[in-house]
Amino acid sequence: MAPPAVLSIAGSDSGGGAGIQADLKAFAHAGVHGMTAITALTAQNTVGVTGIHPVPPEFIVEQVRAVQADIGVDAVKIGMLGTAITVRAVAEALELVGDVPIVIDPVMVSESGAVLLDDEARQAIVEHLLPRATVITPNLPEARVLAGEGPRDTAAWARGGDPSDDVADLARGLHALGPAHVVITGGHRDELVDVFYDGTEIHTLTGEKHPDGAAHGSGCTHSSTLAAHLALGATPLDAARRAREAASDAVKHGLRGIGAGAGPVDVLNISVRGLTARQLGATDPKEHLSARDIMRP
Ligand SMILES: Nc1ncnc2c1ncn2[C@@H]1O[C@H](COP(=O)(O)OP(=O)(O)O)[C@@H](O)[C@H]1O
Ligand SMILES: Cc1ncc(COP(=O)(O)O)c(N)n1
Repeated sequence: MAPPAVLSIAGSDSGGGAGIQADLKAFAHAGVHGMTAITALTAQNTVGVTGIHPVPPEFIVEQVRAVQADIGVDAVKIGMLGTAITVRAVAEALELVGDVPIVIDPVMVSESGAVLLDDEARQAIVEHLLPRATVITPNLPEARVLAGEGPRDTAAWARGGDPSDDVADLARGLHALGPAHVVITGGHRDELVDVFYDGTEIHTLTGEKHPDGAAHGSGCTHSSTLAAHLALGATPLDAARRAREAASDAVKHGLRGIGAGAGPVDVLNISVRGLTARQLGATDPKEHLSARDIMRP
């Protein structure tokens, strides 16, 4: 039997760490067929974004139409959008896919600090996309911006007091904007806690924090894994648990030797398999599953 087919509507990261490149790896890891409708090309590496080239809106719709017409779409993940024009094109494209789960990761700023969403686009997401979402997956700063609170000094905030009530209130506030479920991811907090809200109950999804891991692409990996598990039939809460586990594991095994900045996550555990190949005595680099010497400090 064919696996479910899941569509990522997101930006391309030329460095291979985040965006659709991370999404396709996460889909493969979860056991679904991944498809893409690219919203923007970014010229990007681990230290920065040097250019953004938006895809014309009608071509975003065209990509969705093509995959829907032949393959069909069992779930959608939405990532980097960039501009309000793109947001409106994506809202139009969603009309084509019918009533399938939609996961929205409201990407705003890259791990390297580049702004990936303008103010008008943020408003358009709230207006056109949040009400249609099955699950939204903002990180904490993104959640604050969507809720209209404005970004805070999250580092200072994380140091002070018990944040859990605060984040739970934030999740309730975002739920009022229309999504069926809210997950506020916890990568930016001292404690690793993703907060899940279904409109009735708050669930805290805890795990071990890997401060020495590599986290470029963690949010993309999380939201794609979540969409994949919804397509596989999991409940939103179970899908959020699986997503947290996969993203955390991908951070833990993140490729710190790739690039000078925040290294890409490794959801496929290429580094571990490369290490195993080395331990088994492979000497020819081509025998390694890792393309680079992953043991490089
Ligand atoms: N250092 C870390 N250790 C373990 N898990 C992490 C770490 N950083 C992020 N995660 C997990 O990765 C997922 C994405 O989180 P986050 O980093 O908040 O998103 P984003 O990449 O959008 O900022 C979440 O499930 C989060 O718990
Ligand atoms: C195309 C694209 N999409 C999303 C992100 C966010 O990912 P991260 O916050 O890990 O840099 C990114 N940097 N680039």
